[in-house]
Amino acid sequence: MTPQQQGGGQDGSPSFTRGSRVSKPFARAGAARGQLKTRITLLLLLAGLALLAVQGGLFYREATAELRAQLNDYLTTQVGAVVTDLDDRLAQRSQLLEAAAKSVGVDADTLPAEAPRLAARFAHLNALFDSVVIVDADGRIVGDAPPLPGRVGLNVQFREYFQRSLRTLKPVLSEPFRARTSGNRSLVALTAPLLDEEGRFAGMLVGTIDLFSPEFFGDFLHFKVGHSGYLTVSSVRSRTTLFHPDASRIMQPVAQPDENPLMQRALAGWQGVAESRHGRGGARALYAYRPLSSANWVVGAVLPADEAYAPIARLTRVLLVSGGLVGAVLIALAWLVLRRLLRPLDTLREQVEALHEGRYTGPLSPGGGTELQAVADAVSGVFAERQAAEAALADREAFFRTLNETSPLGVLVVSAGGEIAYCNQAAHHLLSHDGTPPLGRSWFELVAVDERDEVASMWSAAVAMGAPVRFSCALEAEPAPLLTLRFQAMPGDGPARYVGVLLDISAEEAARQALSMERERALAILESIREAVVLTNHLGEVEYLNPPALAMLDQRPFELSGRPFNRVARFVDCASGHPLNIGTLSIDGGARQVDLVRDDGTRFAVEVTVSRVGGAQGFEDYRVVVIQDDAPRREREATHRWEALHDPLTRLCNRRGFHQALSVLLADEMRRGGEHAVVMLDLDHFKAVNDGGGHLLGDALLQEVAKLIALSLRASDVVARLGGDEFALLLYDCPLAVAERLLSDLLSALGNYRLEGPDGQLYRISASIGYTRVKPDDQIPADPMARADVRCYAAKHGGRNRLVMSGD
Ligand SMILES: Nc1nc2c(ncn2[C@@H]2O[C@H](COP(=O)(O)OP(=O)(O)OP(=O)(O)O)[C@@H](O)[C@H]2O)c(=O)[nH]1
Repeated sequence: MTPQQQGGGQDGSPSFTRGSRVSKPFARAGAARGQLKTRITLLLLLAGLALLAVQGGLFYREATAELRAQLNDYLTTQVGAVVTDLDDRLAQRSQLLEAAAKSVGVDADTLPAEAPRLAARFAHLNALFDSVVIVDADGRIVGDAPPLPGRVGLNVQFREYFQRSLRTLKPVLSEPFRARTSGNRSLVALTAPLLDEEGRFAGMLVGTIDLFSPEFFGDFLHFKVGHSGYLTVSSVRSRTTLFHPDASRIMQPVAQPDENPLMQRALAGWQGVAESRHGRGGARALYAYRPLSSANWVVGAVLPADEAYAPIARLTRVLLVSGGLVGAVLIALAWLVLRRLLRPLDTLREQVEALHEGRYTGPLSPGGGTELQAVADAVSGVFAERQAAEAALADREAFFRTLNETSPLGVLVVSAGGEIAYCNQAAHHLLSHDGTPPLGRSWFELVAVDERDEVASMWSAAVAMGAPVRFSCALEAEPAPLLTLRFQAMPGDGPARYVGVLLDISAEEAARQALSMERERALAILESIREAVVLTNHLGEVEYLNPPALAMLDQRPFELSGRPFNRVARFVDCASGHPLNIGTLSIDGGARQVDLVRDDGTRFAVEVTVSRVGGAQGFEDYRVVVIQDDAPRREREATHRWEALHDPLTRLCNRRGFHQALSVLLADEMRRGGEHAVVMLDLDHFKAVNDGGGHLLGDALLQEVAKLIALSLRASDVVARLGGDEFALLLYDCPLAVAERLLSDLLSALGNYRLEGPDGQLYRISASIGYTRVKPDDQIPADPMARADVRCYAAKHGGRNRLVMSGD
């Protein structure tokens, strides 16, 4: 029953029997799924945090820019209000002082005397000035209101405001100074020049302002910039601090450039709002500076950055806290969602694991959507293919195992060191003849001692090159080697393993040795026979020549190894002279008469017999070429042929030769049209020669007559002795008239001839001759010969020593 048949889980997915042991790949798959969930959760968290960071950053940037713009406006407004207020107060006081100075007519000389009166007149200015003093042209205070003991008589000639006012004859605001007569307070002085009627300097009216009076900087002590900010007023000319919440800095030099670079810029003319750090390592603050138009002062407002950006900091804290809370919620949600989403993966892993362990055979159905089902289908297909491949592999393995174990060939697996790791039954049988199992033994121990070094050397060389190795060797056994084996090995599935094939070649080796001895014997025989014998391989290359062959071919042995036979022995056809090679000489077809042409061009009549040996069962064949001197036989044959057609006494043709020549003529259609003469000649009274001079003399006469006849005719004509003293002549292309003349001459020659006998007697000779022409209807040689013979007979009976021509 498959797991699916056993029932499904609560969610309808198949349930499986969990194995007691989880295989490594599936354990890794489970761990990987956990890692995947963690990674996705972290990824989501990081994405959420990144989103929050980007949004928070953008928000922070916008909020900071907006806040900074508002702070700029705020500080600019604050500083502007203070500057405007100071300008108004100074302008109001300067105008009042100048109006008072112009309201009185003075003279430099009378001013000291009139000063008390004038001071009383200017007492209304004390509402705006701390005090009002009248200074004469020499710089000496000559009157004051309200009166202050010890003030009149003081000389302010060297005060800078006195000098500037004297020089410009215009109202001047002094640099702050501490007035000893006024309790060392910080004062500034406004001057208004007193001019006489002619406009000459007669003195000046000076109103002092207590900088920290409630009407002036005293208000600033309560002036707040934000909650913790403050105002400053500095003098550009003297570069001193006129007002600062820290009283110890009043009337002190302004901050140095490294302490407050913006202050230095403001003293140089810059106005605006900027952020800077207060001194090295100091707190950051926003600074706003603006100069007064009525005095050479700069008003500054300082707002610490902590307070200025406090809303941003609060906002950031809120963002971080809310982001953290959102992130935590997101993580929890992502974890739960992923757990649910990845549950089909768990199901798939469990199903694949069950499939792998054989606990499940059905199709994979993990649920979780079409994509995962597609993966499951693909995995199902792979498993099906794997199972089919495993079944096929098992079949092949069983087949090869059976083949291996039943093979007559020994199969070995040998390590690179020569140790036998495996052997099949055949190899086991071959190698365990001494009773010791071969497995685990060194291959070299089994080799015969005298061959062991050579085998080890070949083995080492082959292993070093990773090349196949093949050798034959005898096995070590007592008392003598039992087997001769051929071992052929190739590198196996790794450099340390060789797969070898072992074959018992003892019988083969014995056969080879027997064959070698047989060959030795055959060579000895070949060396001893008279016929020339050449041995060639299947390619026609010379492998062996016996001494008669070397002599016949005029060759030396060392020149012949591997040379093509057709270059060693050149044969030509006897009649045509066409070259023949060993391929065209019939094999096993009997002897063939050919001519042998040596390198020097000389030709020999030889008889060649070519035989094939070997070639059975796929072995290469050899050819044995036997060459015999054929000259004697061929001479005998020629003699027989000549004797059959010729008369041995006169060496003329005999009757058969003449018949043959005449038959050829009669058969030659071309020549039948010509005029040819056939002559029969019979000596007259030849018997008398024999009888008188003896038979030998008769033979001599016959020979002389043959010569006389041959001399009378053309070489192409045929002269035959038909027998006894009877001759026949065939005169080609010879009309009868010509024949008559020739034969007449012959008769004359015969008549003139004298033959001396042994006893000194001279013998004369004559002949009876009949002749005829070859006629178109002559069929056989006897036809014209009969006609000529009749005429010869007629000549004989006509008185001999004459010619008789056939008229037919
Ligand atoms: N020496 C010699 N004599 C031969 C040979 N053959 C035949 N004779 C002789 O030649 C003679 C031929 O004689 P015949 O046939 O009678 O002719 P003949 O003597 O010439 O007489 P006619 O022809 O009638 O003139 C015979 O005595 C033969 O013995 C031969 O080869 N040698």
